[in-house]
Amino acid sequence: MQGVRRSYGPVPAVRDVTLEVRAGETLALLGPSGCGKSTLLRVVAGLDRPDAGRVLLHGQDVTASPPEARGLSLVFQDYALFPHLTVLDNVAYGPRMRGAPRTAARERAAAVLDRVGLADLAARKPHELSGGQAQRVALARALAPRPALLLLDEPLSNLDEQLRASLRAQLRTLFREEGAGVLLVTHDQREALALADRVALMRGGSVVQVGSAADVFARPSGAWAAAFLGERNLYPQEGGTLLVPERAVTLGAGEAWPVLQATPDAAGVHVTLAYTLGPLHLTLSPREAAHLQVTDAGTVLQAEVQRGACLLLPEDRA
Ligand SMILES: Nc1ncnc2c1ncn2[C@@H]1O[C@H](COP(=O)(O)OP(=O)(O)OP(=O)(O)O)[C@@H](O)[C@H]1O
Repeated sequence: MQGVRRSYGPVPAVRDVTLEVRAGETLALLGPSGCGKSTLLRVVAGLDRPDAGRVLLHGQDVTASPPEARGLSLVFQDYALFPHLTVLDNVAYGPRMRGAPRTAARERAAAVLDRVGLADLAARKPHELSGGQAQRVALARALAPRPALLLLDEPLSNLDEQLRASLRAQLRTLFREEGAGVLLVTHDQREALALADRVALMRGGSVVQVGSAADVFARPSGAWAAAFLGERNLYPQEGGTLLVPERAVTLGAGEAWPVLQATPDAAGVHVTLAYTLGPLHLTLSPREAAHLQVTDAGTVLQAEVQRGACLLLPEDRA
């Protein structure tokens, strides 16, 4: 994508975005609702024309090409499968359309179904599948024609949390092994972190930060990015906003801070400490929760913030 712009009437949905998906990598477009992720995906797919800028595939300008001429596969939230075709024929459809003989198309379909763990269900019809199985069939169908690029728009959003978690793990391996370049749209930070090699963080139609998933999460470019990525310990200071990531906090050392609130859940215990800078939020594993001390004055937690592991970020949330 080079300098891509797209407005709907007076609303700029995408402003001057330049991004590259490298061969074999998964790039996540991550951002809040309405930031332009889907619009950008539609422009890459050829379902929408940019007002300015170009889309290049393997270096070739495809900005004016129709979707079917681009050699891409798309999976949307409502991954409509063909209801009258079996799972195998759904997946064989793409290779057939690209001119593969029936037997070769079916062989390829069977191989991809095997990869997503659904070899046993090849003869079923879509209405005989669970949501998670149907989603995997949709992914298999998208991968079967060996697309130059796979475009995914919130592909796991219709699934429950447990299924999402198990599919995320499988997909990363699948994309690796198939060697497909993937452009993934999501507003879910965990999805981006779990699936993507690189993340492009979008805000108001622009890319505000792009980098390896680990880097973007470890070093957000500003207070807005940090807050969007789920950081809660942000304190206004002179010259910017101080981010205290949880990994900067050592338990069982330093002062004992009063615990203002403690809420247990499946992940452990969420506590809020009355820290000098302001409320400090931490999630303690069951083992870490052993550091909580009940005293006459109430519950306290000994914790020390390593200043070197904190970041002073530009305050750009206004
Ligand atoms: N067909 C359209 N007509 C008018 N405005 C549109 C159209 N499609 C999108 N928009 C606007 O463009 C902006 C970007 O929308 P887009 O769907 O790309 O965002 P998104 O980041 O994908 O959001 P979500 O996560 O909610 O799907 C929004 O302000 C949206 O209201």
